[in-house]
Amino acid sequence: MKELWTTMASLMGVLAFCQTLFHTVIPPELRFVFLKLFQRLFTCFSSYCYYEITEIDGVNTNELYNAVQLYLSSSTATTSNRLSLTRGLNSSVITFGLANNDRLSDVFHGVPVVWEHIVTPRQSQTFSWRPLPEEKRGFTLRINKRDKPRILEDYLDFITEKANEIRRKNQDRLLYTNSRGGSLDSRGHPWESVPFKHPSTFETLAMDPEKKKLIMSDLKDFADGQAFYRRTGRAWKRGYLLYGPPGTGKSSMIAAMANFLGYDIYDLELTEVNTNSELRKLLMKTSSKSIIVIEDIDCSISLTNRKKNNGAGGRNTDGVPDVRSSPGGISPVDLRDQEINGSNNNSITLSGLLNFTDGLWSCCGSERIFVFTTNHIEKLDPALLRSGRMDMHVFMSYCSFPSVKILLKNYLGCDDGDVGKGVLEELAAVIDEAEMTPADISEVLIKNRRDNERALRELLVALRSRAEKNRRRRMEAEVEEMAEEEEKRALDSPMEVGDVATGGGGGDDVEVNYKKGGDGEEDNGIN
Ligand SMILES: Nc1ncnc2c1ncn2[C@@H]1O[C@H](COP(=O)(O)OP(=O)(O)OP(=O)(O)O)[C@@H](O)[C@H]1O
Ligand SMILES: [Mg+2]
Repeated sequence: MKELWTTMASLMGVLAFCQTLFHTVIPPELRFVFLKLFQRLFTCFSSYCYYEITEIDGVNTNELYNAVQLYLSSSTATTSNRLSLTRGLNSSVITFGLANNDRLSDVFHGVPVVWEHIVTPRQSQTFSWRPLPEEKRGFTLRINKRDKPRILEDYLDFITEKANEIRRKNQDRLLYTNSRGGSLDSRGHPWESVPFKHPSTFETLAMDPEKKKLIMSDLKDFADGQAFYRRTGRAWKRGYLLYGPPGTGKSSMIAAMANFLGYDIYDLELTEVNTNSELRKLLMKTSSKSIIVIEDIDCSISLTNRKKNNGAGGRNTDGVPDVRSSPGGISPVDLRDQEINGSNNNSITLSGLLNFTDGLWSCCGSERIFVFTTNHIEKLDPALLRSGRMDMHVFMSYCSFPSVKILLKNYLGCDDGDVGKGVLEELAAVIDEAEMTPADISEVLIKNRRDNERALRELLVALRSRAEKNRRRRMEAEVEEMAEEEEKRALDSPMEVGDVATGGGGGDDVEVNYKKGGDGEEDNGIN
């Protein structure tokens, strides 16, 4: 053993001597040539290929270096014992990276590769317009020569894509608005943005679990569907129409969608947009992987169908002259605008909007979701509702029993087992009839969130009283309906007319009603 140590020590001594000799006796130029030669020989006989990805390529930053760094920080790759930690600007997430001069192995399509992060001090710089970092950093990728043609390109594409995904996830999501009207900022951008930090998720969203699952898988399929959309020749976009009473969670659903997919939100305020071309410019400046939202589409603007406009001479469905009707229509304002500007693109129209959701312009930018919300689906133009226009119509309903359980969990931290069986049964019995929105129920629960028992008691009281009110209202409506029916029957039956006519004052009523029916059939619906 002792001999072995002595041999090793003398071997090290020889090596150290050779190294000193190499550095002192041989001039640097010759040393460089020797090293290059040695490297050539080594690569000739080695069964591996080596690729260097340096941080700075000439004077430019090498994007691939950043991508590799991010990729290696992903959880699948962080198996190394030594890692560096970083947090980027505008990011609340800490990422792991390969420490200096450390190695890491990865497998792609069953092929093992090795990454090495090499950091060496940079030689002192002469004058440079752009000072370089003091250290020279780079990754070296080692792949077996026989695997290189099979995976290299795909592997690098994969890394770039993965890095973009990580970058997006790490960065704060943004909420854009066009509230400034058509004016541009200093960079010529029509959108203003703020960090988007809405906490709503599909987990906290109170709605039927089956419906929720369906929406989530639809969104997932959409986000993973690049190949599908390319294969089928469809623009990579999807439209959702969320409708239902106020406070049922339409806006919360949009936030949950954005958080689920990691997309930015563009909140398009249509009342701030004056013309179709302005709308086009705004939509062209949206990025991919985003949700474009138009809230309360029924009241944000008077959008009418092209055909109706053409036929009605610039009048909307109510027959009122439409200030912002289609160029096809001939409203006075349109005509004046056309005269002044010599163009027929001076108003925002339904067709202008639809051109972006499913017309030629829909393919400008990809991976985008359009979401329209409304409280009154019956007020929407049929053109917006026809099949294929909005891919999914989602009805956001009053709180159901499964939904109320989600709210109990959100606000009181109660699972099924924490609430008495009797209370649950009472909730189930009264919830549908009460027709309370998740917003109403949330309010009751928030108010009493310090005392679960009281919160449940108050909730039951509120639900019962609402159910009772609705029951009474329904009965009154039924009685009213029956009275109307009776009246109608009396008007329709000649026998009864005769009877009433001979009976005095009632005959006048009938006559008047008949007259009414004849004169204004469309008005009162009696015929
Ligand atoms: N389905 C839901 N799940 C969880 N919370 C909800 C739900 N619906 C409403 N809420 C609560 O009520 C508040 C208002 O809901 P939200 O703004 O999403 O309703 P909305 O349907 O968009 O209403 P509006 O039609 O008036 O715009 C939310 O902040 C949230 O706390
Ligand atoms: Mg809303």
